[in-house]
Amino acid sequence: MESTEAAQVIMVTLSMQGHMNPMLKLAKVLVLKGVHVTLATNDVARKRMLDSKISTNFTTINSTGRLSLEFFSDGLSHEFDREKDSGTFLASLKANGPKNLSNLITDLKANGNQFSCLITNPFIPWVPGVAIEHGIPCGVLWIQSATVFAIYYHFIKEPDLFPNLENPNGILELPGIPGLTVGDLPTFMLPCSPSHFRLLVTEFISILDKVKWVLGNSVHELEEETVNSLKAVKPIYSIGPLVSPSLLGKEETIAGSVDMWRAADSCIEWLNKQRPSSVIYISFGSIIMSSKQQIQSIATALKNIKRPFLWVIKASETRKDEFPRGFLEEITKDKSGLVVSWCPQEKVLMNQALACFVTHCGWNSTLETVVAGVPVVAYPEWTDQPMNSKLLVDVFKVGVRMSNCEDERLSVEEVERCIMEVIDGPRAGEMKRRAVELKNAAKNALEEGGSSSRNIDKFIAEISGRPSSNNV
Ligand SMILES: O=c1ccn([C@@H]2O[C@H](COP(=O)(O)OP(=O)(O)O[C@H]3O[C@H](CO)[C@@H](O)[C@H](O)[C@H]3O)[C@@H](O)[C@H]2O)c(=O)[nH]1
Repeated sequence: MESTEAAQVIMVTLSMQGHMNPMLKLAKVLVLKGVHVTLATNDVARKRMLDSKISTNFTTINSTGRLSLEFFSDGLSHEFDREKDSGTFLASLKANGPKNLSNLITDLKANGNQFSCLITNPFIPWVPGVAIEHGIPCGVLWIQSATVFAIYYHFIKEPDLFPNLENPNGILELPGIPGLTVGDLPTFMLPCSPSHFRLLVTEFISILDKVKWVLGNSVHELEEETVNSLKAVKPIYSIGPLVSPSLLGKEETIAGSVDMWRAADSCIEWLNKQRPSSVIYISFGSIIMSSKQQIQSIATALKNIKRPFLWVIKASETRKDEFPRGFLEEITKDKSGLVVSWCPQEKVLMNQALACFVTHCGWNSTLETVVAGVPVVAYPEWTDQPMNSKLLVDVFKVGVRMSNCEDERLSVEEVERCIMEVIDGPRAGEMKRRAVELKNAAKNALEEGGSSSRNIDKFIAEISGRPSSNNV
């Protein structure tokens, strides 16, 4: 494709790990195609990245020359727990963010930057207003599945399609998305969800009229029917999967990460000592804190299953007394498993020792496991995770769903049943075969001429004011 030296893009994201990762990955894709990118986020991220003292962190990114990180204040102290009190966080960001982001853009423009596009994270719906104020055309990077986008879109535009959201077994008829029940829906739209999440969805869909491009972190071929059903109303340019080149078997040409926690060095060394396809990997992303009851059931099941495991539990070093008595000492002694607070997940997933991934089905983890070809035990909790779990289990057919009992407890038997079904059950071979098939489809989309690659080229041509073909 032609050089696009002139194109300059500013991207704006929330400081959450699951949001920053796909934004940075898109930034790197654009940079490799000649675009200059500034990635801006609220400034607690800078503090966390500096505290984590990761050698290849954002200071490396800033030294590339064509990609820089910038920060603006959300009006709260660094110590404020934004994950725990998301309502206060989002309200403060909405009150302080527009002015602070606008000032940042003014400063960047004064320093000679001329942005041909602003790409925002969807969960900061006031950002397109700031873009308009500065005369910058706006796009959104939709960081979840196209299916979830379509559900939110119909929910706001055609509420009659959702007659009774109180009944989790209620059947729904949505264009392009067959076989849905209320229980599969993203929790943000359910009556039981805090009102600030519902508001976020409403505001996001209503600002779409101000948005010129919706880029989707998905693969056209994986959600084809849904993406096609949106063409007439709000076309999505599927440009995913936004994962590290190393997960695709390619060289990482732009170093630097936005990791906010330091990954345990021991993981890969330990994995390299395990037999191929033997290790159970368990992680529930950057936000969910497992309960003591869940920790106890998973630990007991792992002990019974007697397979090696790598288990990420956030802040695990402060939660030692929540494990069954003697569990941590035993696994340290016989080296049968590893419990860490954070790991290099993509490197873990591509290690040949992996047998399966017990996941909360965050969209990044979902895409990463698809690209790595690792089958899953899906244990969704909230937001888009129930829908992603349905995609993984019923549509992609690469795993099984793990559910709580009626009293909302996770039983030892359920953990054992699900893990054994994926690694050793009668359908295990078929799931692995499907996983490899999807991995190839995802990789092909990013190859020259593949659907995602063509959509990225079309987007760059459009922001550069050059003629472009139709998107896929
Ligand atoms: O030990 C770990 C655990 C996770 N990760 C990475 O952290 C990211 C986690 O993202 P995701 O799997 O999407 O989970 P969350 O952090 O929970 O993401 C939030 O944001 C996502 C994107 O909107 C949503 O899909 C999720 O439901 C929401 O919880 C992934 O890139 C992982 O590779 C690591 O590097 N090391």
